[in-house]
Order: sequence, then structure tokens, then C-alpha cells
Amino acid sequence: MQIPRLEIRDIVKSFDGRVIVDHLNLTVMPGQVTCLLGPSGCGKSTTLRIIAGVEMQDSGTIHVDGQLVCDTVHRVPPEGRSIGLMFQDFALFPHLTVAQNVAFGLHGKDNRPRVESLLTRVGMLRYIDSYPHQLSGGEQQRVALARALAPKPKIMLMDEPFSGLDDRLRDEIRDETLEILKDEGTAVLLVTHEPGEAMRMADEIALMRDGQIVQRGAPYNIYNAPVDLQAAAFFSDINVIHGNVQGALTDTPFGQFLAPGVPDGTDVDIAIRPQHLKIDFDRGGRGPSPTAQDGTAARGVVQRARFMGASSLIEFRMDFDGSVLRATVPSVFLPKPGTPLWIMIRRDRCFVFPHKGMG
Ligand SMILES: Nc1ncnc2c1ncn2[C@@H]1O[C@H](COP(=O)(O)OP(=O)(O)OP(=O)(O)O)[C@@H](O)[C@H]1O
Repeated sequence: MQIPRLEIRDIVKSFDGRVIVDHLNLTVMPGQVTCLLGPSGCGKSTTLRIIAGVEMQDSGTIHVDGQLVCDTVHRVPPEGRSIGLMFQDFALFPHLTVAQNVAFGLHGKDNRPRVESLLTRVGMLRYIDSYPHQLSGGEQQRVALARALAPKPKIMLMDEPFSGLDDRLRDEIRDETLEILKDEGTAVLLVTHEPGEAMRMADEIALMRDGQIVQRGAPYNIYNAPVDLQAAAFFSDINVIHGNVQGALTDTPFGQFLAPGVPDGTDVDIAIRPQHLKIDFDRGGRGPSPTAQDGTAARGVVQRARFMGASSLIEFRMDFDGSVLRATVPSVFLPKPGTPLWIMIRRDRCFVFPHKGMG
């Protein structure tokens, strides 16, 4: 069995009596990109700082390639952990040239050929004698990557390193950065609060909430099989329909939904992403005749329709209880407010959870 490049076990960290990292376990395999994804304040940066060795955990262990680097007794200092850092606040030194900044990553050794080869790798060789203020944000980011790669780290920790860049440049730089890190076989642990960024970059997403990992998996699985309503809602706007279970089934205005294993009498939330609502015409009030997979159609009236470029966002007020549901459809369709339409919910695209509220 392959040894994880990074393994953290049962890490706990409190500040002022408040638990910020709560028995957290995480592994990253060589060449793998794992994104620690979660809302602001859930403890992502603290976790990364503990792994880097700039913060000390209260309990738990960290192993790199099977070697213990930190428990509560034994502690390898940050520079001995084979860990590279690209943090938002870990900027280039303004008074040093590009070459000197990269050489800093070599622990100050003035190894010109190695500096040149790193700068070539990130496409920045021609700026070797420039100063940071002469570079754009994206160029500075490339130099920061060269500096972080210089000591050949086994693991790269990245804390929202691209958030200062504008959208188009950010996509370009992060794709390039990942390609380089994968080529080098570096394991990457990247912190972000943006689901889109995590899905784009990660081999595996670790979804974090209140200091704990609530779900781990490939982006496709996390998006399509969320562990609870909050996890579903973290990735997109979400529609929720309420029901109550009787005999493993829930009756709703959209027909019956399966709720296997849920005890009778349990209130459930049925969650569906806006792009998975199916819309059909009114046909003089008769509506469509849906298939078994679509369940029953329910009528709503368009309250608002917004053109969003590739798609339209349509808000319906539902006849059955006046609630609002949102659908996204290709933007060739932009109905007028007041238009009656019928909505169906695809059974294979919705998630049924026991009702807990959104916390
Ligand atoms: N040194 C510290 N002393 C006291 N509280 C701290 C310290 N460091 C972090 N915290 C608290 O721990 C909580 C989690 O912070 P952390 O920076 O890890 O969250 P995060 O998930 O990275 O959030 P963000 O995405 O906003 O950076 C916050 O409430 C923060 O105020």
C-alpha cells in the first residue's frame, strides 16, 4: 500500500477555550491535489498553519512520508518538514530581485543555474533581475511559485494563493501552477472557500465545517452525493421542498419520493439544484404528462426571469403553497413574469435528508 505523503491524525486546536480544529483527520497521497473547502472561519487556515509548523496543535500527530514530524512532544521545525508554502500574506520581498527572491527559497544559496531553471519552469526567466514592483500580480505569483518550489518540497500548502488575481488570470495561473506541481510529484493541500475553485483544482475535496471534515471525495461525488443539506447548499443555490415520511415514501405536490431507511413520521427536506428542475408549458392549464422518473408536475407562475449570459435564472411562485423555487435553464428561454409554467423534479437528481434546518 502506498504511504501517504501527508497524514494528519486527530488534530485538535483551541483558542481561548474555543475548539477551532476538532479531531481532524486528513491524508494526501503523492501527486494528489486535495482542497480543504469550507466557509470562512471554519478552521482551514489554522489547520494549514499547524501542518506548516507555525502553529502548534493541542493534540494529534502529523506524518510526512510515514515519518512523524509533529506530536505534542516531538516537533520538527517548519524548515525541516519538506513543506512549501504559498500563502496570501507570504508575498515576495520587495527589496530583493526576482533571482534573490527565488534564491531565498534555496535557503539563501546563490545557485544561479538552479534559480534560472526554476524561473524557466514558471516562464519568468526574462524577469530575473527585475524587482517585484515591476511585475504584475500574476507574474509575482509565478515567482512566488518558483521560490516555493526551490527547496523541492514534498508537500505544497496553499492558502487562497490566487485570490488577489482577477478572474481570467486566476484561472490561467492556477492551472499552470497545478500542472507544474503535478509534474514535480508534489502533494498539494489547498485551502479555499470557493466551491468552483475546489472543483476545478482538486482530485479530492475535504469539506470542512466547524473544525471538522464532514465529507471527503472526488468533486463529482461530493457535488452529486452531498452528505447533508448544508453540504448540498454549499455548492450551489438549492431548492428545498418539505415532506413527511410514511412507509419509506414522502408525499409532495411533485409526487412521491423515496426515503429509504428514514423512520415513519420523520420530516424531510428534498433538495434540488436549480439546473435540475424540469420546466414545461401550461397547455391551457393541463400541464405535461410526466414520466415516472419526473413524478408529478406542479404549476407555478414566473415571478422574475433574469438573463445570465449562458443561462436564465427563473423564479417561480408555486400555486400549491406560494413558496418560491428557482430554476436555471439555457438562456434561449426567458419567459415573461406572470407566465404560468409547470415544474417537475427529476428523481435521480434530488437529495432527501431528514430535516435539521440549515444550522
Ligand atoms: N491565533 C489565534 N487566536 C485566537 N483565535 C484565532 C487565532 N487564529 C485563528 N483564530 C480563530 O479561529 C477561527 C478559525 O480561523 P481560520 O483562519 O482557521 O479560519 P478559516 O476557515 O481559514 O477562515 P478564512 O477562510 O476566513 O481564512 C476564527 O474564528 C479565528 O478568529
